Order: sequence, then C-alpha cells, then structure tokens
Amino acid sequence: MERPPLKELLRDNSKQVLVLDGGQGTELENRGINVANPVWSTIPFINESFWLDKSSFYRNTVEDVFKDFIASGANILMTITYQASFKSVSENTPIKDLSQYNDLLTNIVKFCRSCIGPERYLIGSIGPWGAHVCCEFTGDYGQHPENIDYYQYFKPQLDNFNMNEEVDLIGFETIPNIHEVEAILSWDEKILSKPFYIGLSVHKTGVLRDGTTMEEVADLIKRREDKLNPNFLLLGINCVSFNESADILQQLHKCLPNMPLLVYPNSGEIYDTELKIWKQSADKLHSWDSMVRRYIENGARIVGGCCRTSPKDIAEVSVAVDKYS
Ligand SMILES: [Zn+2]
Repeated sequence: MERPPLKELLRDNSKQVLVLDGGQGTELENRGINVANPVWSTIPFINESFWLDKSSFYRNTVEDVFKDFIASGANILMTITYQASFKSVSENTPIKDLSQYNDLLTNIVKFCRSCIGPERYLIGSIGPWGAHVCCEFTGDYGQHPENIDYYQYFKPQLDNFNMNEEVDLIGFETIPNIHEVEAILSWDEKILSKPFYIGLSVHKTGVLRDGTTMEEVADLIKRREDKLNPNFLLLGINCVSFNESADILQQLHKCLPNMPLLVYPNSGEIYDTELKIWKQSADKLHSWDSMVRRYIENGARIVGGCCRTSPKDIAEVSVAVDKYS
C-alpha cells in the first residue's frame, strides 16, 4: 500500500505517532563496519563493491539494518546520509563533482526505498554544518556563527532531496547552534520545497549546545510565525541524553503547544570523548515505556532512537507507541 503524504497524515490523524528507526551509524558500527572517517555512516555507499556486488558485506549489512529496524516496528526510516554533504563527500572521497554527487545521493535514496518498501516513510537525513567540522556536540561555530553561509553548505544535498519523490521528509538532524536554526527557518518554499523537520542537539541541562534556552528557540519560531515555511512540519530533539529527553521535550511542548514534535534520544550510554568509546551508564533511570508515554503526552508525533539505539530499543518504542497513542 502506498503511503499518504506525511503532511496530511500528521494533520488529519492527530493521534497517530510514527516509529522512527534507531541509530543507523552506530548500528552499522556494531555490525563490523568501520565508520570512523569523514563521511561517517555513508562510507558503505562510497565503496564500488556496494553497487557492483549484490552480496558484498557492506550491502548486506545495510540491508540487514533496515530489515531489523522494520521488524522492530519502524514505519519511518532514514537515508544513511548524515555526513554526506557535498563538501564532506567531495573533500574526502573520489566523488568530486556535482553530477557524480547527485548520482550518489539518487542511488542511495533509491536503495533505501527498495529496502523499506512503498508503504513506509523515508527521511532524507542531513547532518548539521558542525558535523563537517565535528562540533555538533559543542555548538561552537567559531567567533561569528551568524556569518557562516549555511545555505551554500546545504544546497547540493537539499536540492537533491527536494527533487526526489522517494524522499518524504527532509531531516536536519543534531543542530547545535541557534544561528543555524535561524538560517534554516529563513528559507522559503523555493529553497525547501519538501516537508522538513529540525532536530536540536541539546545538553542534559536542557539548553541547545551553544547555550540557547528552549524558550529562546520557541521565541524565534513564534516571532517568525507568519513567515514560516509551510513545509516546516516538526521540531524536536535528537542525539540527546536518554534520561533527560522527556523533560526537554516537555519544555518545548510548553512553549509551543501546537507544534508537532519529534524525539529520538541516545540509548542511555555515555560517550567518552577522550577514549572515543561508549560506556554503559549505570543510571539509565527510565524504561522506553515510561519515556514514550511522556513523549506522547507532550506532543510527540515521531519517536525513535539516535546513537547506540538498536532494533531491540525500537521494538520497545514500538510497543509503547501502540499502547499510548
Ligand atoms: Zn546520534
């Protein structure tokens, strides 16, 4: 069965909550793919064998990740293109010009669609400007973040996703800096002609990585109200601490009660930035069941997991979404 347009689904079925997949990048890593490189989780697609050999390890692993998230109940899944901006790809892989880049993205989208079928939704994943310079968790965009040409950076990836009918929603993920949020919200329907969301990268304390409060983010949106791009469908948080994620979402919901929200936190493990490993946290305070209940009470319409969440996590999310929506 074909899917109805996402905009209609969110508008007409106010109770429906979609289940997003989990952390694709870290799941590929769990299954033996070395993602430690400048294009991160997109690396399997850069390898020629992915496209030439249907039984290549890379290809089968990506297929299995999709299969397992779907078996867990995910009905909205992402292209694995978080760190696949034109700049990251052209500076770090053999793909150098725009036409090769467009072919790459088009092939990735086509492949992802073939993995998820026509009835599920596909998000075109776009990481923040900071992902290119590895500062999506500090939000430190230098002395003049207001002068960065965000559009220039995003344009090739955006243009490609805008044009591709297989992409249902564009996801700006893990956005850590308020100037970047402001830039994205300033783009009209010509620049962003497809439904999109913004996932904020937020500290445990509930402020954006650059220190901006959720009230200030909400004020920015309220100030722009009449000028907002009608394709701006959801606001949310991702790659944030599991334990605090419901509190942060509640904050956003309080400030923007009519805004559809999305939330996909990390697994509850903690990343040790010095040792570069994930550590099991002894104090995972809540279950997915209790978190999902709170997410839905606070306006969440898309719920899933980010880094280190596995198909097992998504199965728990999915059961809870059925129970509370
Ligand atoms: Zn993440």
